[in-house]
Amino acid sequence: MGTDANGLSPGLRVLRQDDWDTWYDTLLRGFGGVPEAAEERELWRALTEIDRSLGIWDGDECVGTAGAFSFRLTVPGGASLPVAGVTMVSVAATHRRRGLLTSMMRRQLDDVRAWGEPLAVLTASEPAIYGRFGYGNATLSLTAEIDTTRVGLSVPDGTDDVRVRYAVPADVLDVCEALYARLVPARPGMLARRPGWERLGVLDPESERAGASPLQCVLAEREGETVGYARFRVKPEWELSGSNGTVAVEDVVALDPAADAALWRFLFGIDLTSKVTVRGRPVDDAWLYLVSDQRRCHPRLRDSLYVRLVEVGAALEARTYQAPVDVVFEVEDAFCPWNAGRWRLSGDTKGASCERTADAADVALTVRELGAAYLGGVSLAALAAAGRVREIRPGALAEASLGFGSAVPPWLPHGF
Ligand SMILES: CC(=O)SCCNC(=O)CCNC(=O)[C@H](O)C(C)(C)COP(=O)(O)OP(=O)(O)OC[C@H]1O[C@@H](n2cnc3c(N)ncnc32)[C@H](O)[C@@H]1OP(=O)(O)O
Repeated sequence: MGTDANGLSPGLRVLRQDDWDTWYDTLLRGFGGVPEAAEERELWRALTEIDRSLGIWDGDECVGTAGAFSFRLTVPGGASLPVAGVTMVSVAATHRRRGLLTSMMRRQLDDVRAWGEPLAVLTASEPAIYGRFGYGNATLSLTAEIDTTRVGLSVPDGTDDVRVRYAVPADVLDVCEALYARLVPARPGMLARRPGWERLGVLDPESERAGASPLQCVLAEREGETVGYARFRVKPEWELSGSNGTVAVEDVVALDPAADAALWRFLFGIDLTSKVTVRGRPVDDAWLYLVSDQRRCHPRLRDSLYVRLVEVGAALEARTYQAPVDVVFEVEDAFCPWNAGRWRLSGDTKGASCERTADAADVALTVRELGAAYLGGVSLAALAAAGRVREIRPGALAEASLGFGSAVPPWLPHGF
């Protein structure tokens, strides 16, 4: 079983409701085959958008899976764009490397285009997979292991006005979700969560705990108003010399610097712990600028959200540019050839137009570099320094690079 002359697999079709269990078992097996708790499985069943999901069938057997959530993504300038959140991709190990993934990507990007969504986005199990389909890594996330016996925090004025109190995570879900929603427009890369998605944050499966406590939650309050929350686990550890526990931070959401500092001060100060671990945080997380010693926080970066411009013109028009840009891009796009060719982008902080042009090109690149630079977190100049973007008109690269930047680094707060 392989693919036809159009690159499509004969067994490829949109999912039907009855397919879900078989399809999902194929997906789980693709990721190692460890079963999920019933509650987790039921949540994913509820979140799956059946008519936007694909399966490949070899006879009765499901051998390929892929989905595309209908998300809204914040882009530079604050607009919220409809995007396809590509997910649940797998091919059975018995059928690997025969073009089945390529076939699903072909069908999916054609569908996303037909749905009128200018971008597809994903997080990759392995970074090497998706560049060939035009996805570029657009955001980085920060991971750190903070030695809280050595690293102190200096907090801003007003921190003492914030009260931190424990709450049961599931009981305060609505309050927390409303706080999260207030942050979404302020940072490129953030996803507006559809109803149901908030439950993922408190699912708390045993498999995620790695010997730590169930999920704990605190609210930050000021004058009776909730201004932030943190979710975390504590892993106690006892050694001959004493306690050496870890606070594993899952989420910190705060509306202002004092609320944020109050939450981090709480997390750094939990008794019987000597380490705070954070993962998937924004690269400009405020605690980085409050700590006495960044080095002992062992910060590390990781690729996070991959962006694919499905419609170059519509995508580039949908964001704004932090400095005036008037540049002709020569775009290469082998997988979605409707994007290939020259596009004139003219824009500034108020808006942009992006149209096909016969004018000479100023900057040449592939759609993958455009995807990487799209949210303002990866500079076109840096990609040019790596030989991945080519300046044709002197000065055009600096102009485009400055315009594409974002004052706030993009961040994807959670996987999907
Ligand atoms: C958004 C998400 O859901 S990410 C999750 C992705 N899924 C997984 O990682 C689960 C485990 N892996 C799998 O299920 C499969 O190996 C997949 C889906 C990654 C690949 O499926 P396949 O059907 O084997 O891919 P396909 O045959 O279409 O390969 C296309 C090309 O990608 C390459 N490729 C495929 N998988 C990988 C990989 N993991 N790393 C590097 N290259 C890869 C192939 O070598 C091939 O290259 P070529 O065109 O130069 O020959």
